[in-house]
Amino acid sequence: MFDPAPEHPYPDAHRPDEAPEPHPLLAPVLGLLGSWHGRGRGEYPTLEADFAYAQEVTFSHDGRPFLRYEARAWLLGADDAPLRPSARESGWWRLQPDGRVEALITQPTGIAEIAVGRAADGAVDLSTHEVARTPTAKEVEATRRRYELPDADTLTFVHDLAAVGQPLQHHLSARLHRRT
Ligand code: HEM
Repeated sequence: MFDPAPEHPYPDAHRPDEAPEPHPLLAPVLGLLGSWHGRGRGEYPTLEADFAYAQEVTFSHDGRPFLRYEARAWLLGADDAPLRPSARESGWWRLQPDGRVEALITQPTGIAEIAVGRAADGAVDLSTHEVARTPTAKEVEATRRRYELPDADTLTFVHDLAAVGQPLQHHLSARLHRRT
């Protein structure tokens, strides 16, 4: 009999040694595969104070030459107690020959970013190619992101932002540790 809800036959892999085999174009980003967890700090000149946050980031693939990317953050108060949910985003990082990366990233704040850059030497640099905003979204003009793997179990992240009339400058820095 026809099964109305079959298992998806092509599950995502979260490790390089897990099936399906990674596409060869993923070679420069294999170190990112998996789930990461850690904390960071943020600031912006329009904000009264800087802030502390925690974040989870996951990268996976299905055998094709792109990564699935997902990140969610929450603000931390005194004693690291969770204050409230903060930024979330998800998207696709399309790997091209020579380590070039084209990323599509959307946020529930009404922002859709297309970023381009490259993956090389244990780091990925992405800069805005285009930003699309819903009618009520904040005025985000550009971002610059750097993801770095100082060792196999540590991922650092720096995010610069040009928004609400401010020039491109530091918004976030985080240090994450491998969960899986
Ligand atoms: C870990 C990820 C992030 C965290 C924890 C974070 C946190 C914050 C916080 C706490 C604020 C102050 C307003 C509020 O309390 O909500 C803020 C403002 C803002 N963030 Fe972020 N953010 C993150 C990622 C991003 C990203 C990816 C973008 C854009 C692409 C962005 C753009 C902005 C903008 C435009 C503002 C408003 C500034 C203003 O109106 O003065 N943030 N962020």
